[in-house]
Amino acid sequence: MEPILELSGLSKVYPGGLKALDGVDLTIRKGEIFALLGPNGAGKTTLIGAVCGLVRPTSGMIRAFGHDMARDWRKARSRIALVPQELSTDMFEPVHRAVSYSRGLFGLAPDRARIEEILRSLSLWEKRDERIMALSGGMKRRVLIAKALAHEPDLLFLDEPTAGVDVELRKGMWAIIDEMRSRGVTIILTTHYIEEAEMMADRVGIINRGRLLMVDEKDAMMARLGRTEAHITLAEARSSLPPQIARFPVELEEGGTSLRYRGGDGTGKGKTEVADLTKALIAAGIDYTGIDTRESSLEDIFVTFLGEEGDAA
Ligand SMILES: Nc1ncnc2c1ncn2[C@@H]1O[C@H](COP(=O)(O)OP(=O)(O)OP(=O)(O)O)[C@@H](O)[C@H]1O
Repeated sequence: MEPILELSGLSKVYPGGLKALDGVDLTIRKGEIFALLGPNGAGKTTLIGAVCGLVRPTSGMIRAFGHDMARDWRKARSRIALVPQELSTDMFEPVHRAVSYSRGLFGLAPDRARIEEILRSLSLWEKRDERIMALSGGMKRRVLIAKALAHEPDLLFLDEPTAGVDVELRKGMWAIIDEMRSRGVTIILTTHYIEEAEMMADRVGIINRGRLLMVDEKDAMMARLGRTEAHITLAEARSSLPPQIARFPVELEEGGTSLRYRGGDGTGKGKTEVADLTKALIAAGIDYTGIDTRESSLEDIFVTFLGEEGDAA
């Protein structure tokens, strides 16, 4: 698929010496939703800032829509939009004026019909004459998206699009992101809510300490790194396990009152093994009173992955 954005060897050292980006290579494909996951201070905002012209890279190259951003910044920048985490200006402006203004900022002719369409799609039409400061937090966030969409971007960055919004609004936001994708907008989002990446993303990148540690299709990542976890409550506490049980990937927990299984590979193999384990428990005369099984989430993968990275450092 056609690349929309290519980063190669992108590095940023802030004055004072902090290396916020360390040789990032990344290619974004047209039409995908790419989720950038990383802990606080990982370099996500710096990466977005570099592409949007807010942060000057120390070294490396950024190509957007085939333009080298260092030389041809304007041509590419007009096709890129950023939805930041918070509104910084416009608080006293009515909604429709702030959104129309954003369009003009990128040199596009006024287009009332397009602005109306954007406001309606974000359920902001009824609020168009209200001052932004009078809106709820969730509505303010929609205004930020409307402002970004007003200049009809092909590449949209969403920096923590649902931070601090309630579950219902978060789902509403996901629907909006999905609708933008169906219009052909390529989306790069950063998020702390891994569930969000799990729900929305086609591909996921994990960044930590300025280094892009892994980039993969979300489904492939889950299949490759996923695990099955089972919690088996034993009828009686035990201090050890017989060999026919210990051969499974299990540990005694909670003072020997429960057994924790961690195994499988994200393809469902673990479930079969848990079934074998329960048979082996019965055969060994070890009674249990409950079993709770779950497939690991992207969050588990993320935490495990960063943990291993921390150990390696
Ligand atoms: N202007 C700056 N000057 C110096 N250091 C900075 C500057 N901006 C960011 N940093 C540092 O660079 C590192 C990466 O920050 P960045 O904001 O890119 O991370 P992030 O992944 O977006 O974090 P968060 O999830 O907390 O927003 C951090 O250690 C941060 O303190």
